[in-house]
Amino acid sequence: MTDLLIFGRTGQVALELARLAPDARFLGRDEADLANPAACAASILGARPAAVINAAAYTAVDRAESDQGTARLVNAEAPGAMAKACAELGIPLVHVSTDYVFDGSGAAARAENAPTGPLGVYGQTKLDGERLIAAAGGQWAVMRTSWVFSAHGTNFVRTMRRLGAERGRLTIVADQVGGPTPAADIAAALLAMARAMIADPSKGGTYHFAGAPDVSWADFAREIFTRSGLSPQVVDIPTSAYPTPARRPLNSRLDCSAISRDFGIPRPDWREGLDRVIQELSA
Ligand SMILES: NC(=O)C1=CN([C@@H]2O[C@H](COP(=O)(O)OP(=O)(O)OC[C@H]3O[C@@H](n4cnc5c(N)ncnc54)[C@H](OP(=O)(O)O)[C@@H]3O)[C@@H](O)[C@H]2O)C=CC1
Ligand SMILES: Cc1cn([C@H]2C[C@H](O)[C@@H](COP(=O)(O)OP(=O)(O)O[C@H]3O[C@@H](C)C(=O)[C@@H](O)[C@H]3O)O2)c(=O)[nH]c1=O
Ligand SMILES: [Mg+2]
Repeated sequence: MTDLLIFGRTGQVALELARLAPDARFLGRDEADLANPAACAASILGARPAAVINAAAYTAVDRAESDQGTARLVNAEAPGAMAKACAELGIPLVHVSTDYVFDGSGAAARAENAPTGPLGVYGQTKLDGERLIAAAGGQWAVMRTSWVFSAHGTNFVRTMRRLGAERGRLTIVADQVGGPTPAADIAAALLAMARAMIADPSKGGTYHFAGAPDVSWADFAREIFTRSGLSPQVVDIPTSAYPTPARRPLNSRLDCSAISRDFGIPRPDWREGLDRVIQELSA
């Protein structure tokens, strides 16, 4: 899609957006540093695009715990400034958020209006970003997704393929459950949302979008190994046996029916996306 301005160039979702929308204008960190929210707003006002997608974020969940200031600028203040600039131009902003805005209690899939309760700095700053976007008064959509993977960047699939080739035995948390989501499916959904919102200014809001079926990290690892021809032993462990600086939600299940109803975007089967990613990594 031409006339589309996208923040992010090197990330998992940004790279897939570039494949699907090669004519869009992508701003990397060198052109738009999200630690400088005013510069992000100025890029939008200068470019006057038909829509903006923000695919950049501070995604280092554990590092955010000791780097709160930068995480807040990048995940909250910059998206807020983008939303104000988009509101000024009367154009839609499509933004990406996370399952980590929730506290992960219970076992039910959460709808968009379920109470939030982030457990760490990353989730809190992403939630603050959602709130600043909504408060800007323009046309916006926030897609909350989870457990993103692709053939590029830092993600669980690439980490497991590396560790699975190095070690005979891996201990993986089995009490965190969620939907792994291929970055390519996220990119396609974001573009469809942007198009629909340009065509219909009444469209927007918060939407959940995650791969199906829901699975534990341990079972996701098993599936990665089977499909990669690797056979390390995978040992289920509780989260308590895998201490990390940031707490993570146990229940990341997202109810994705609204995006299907309002945008006609179905939940993707992550196993198909996983096969494509493994194929790309093996090529
Ligand atoms: N990864 C995941 O598992 C999940 C991600 N999300 C959300 O999805 C979206 C996309 O994530 P994903 O593609 O995985 O992210 P990645 O971690 O793959 O990439 C992050 C991107 O943000 C850019 N970025 C980080 N800091 C800045 C900065 N200060 N200025 C400019 N650009 C910056 C990075 O650029 P550079 O290469 O220069 O660092 C990179 O392009 C984010 O909003 C994220 O919160 C939601 C759920 C799960
Ligand atoms: C490497 C490894 C991880 N784990 C656990 C830790 C963690 O609970 C889980 C996944 O590890 P990760 O480091 O990929 O997790 P994490 O970076 O927290 O992934 C999150 O990133 C942010 C950006 C999001 O928005 C979330 O949706 C989610 O994808 O696996 C093990 O149990 N054993 C291992 O050997
Ligand atoms: Mg990580």
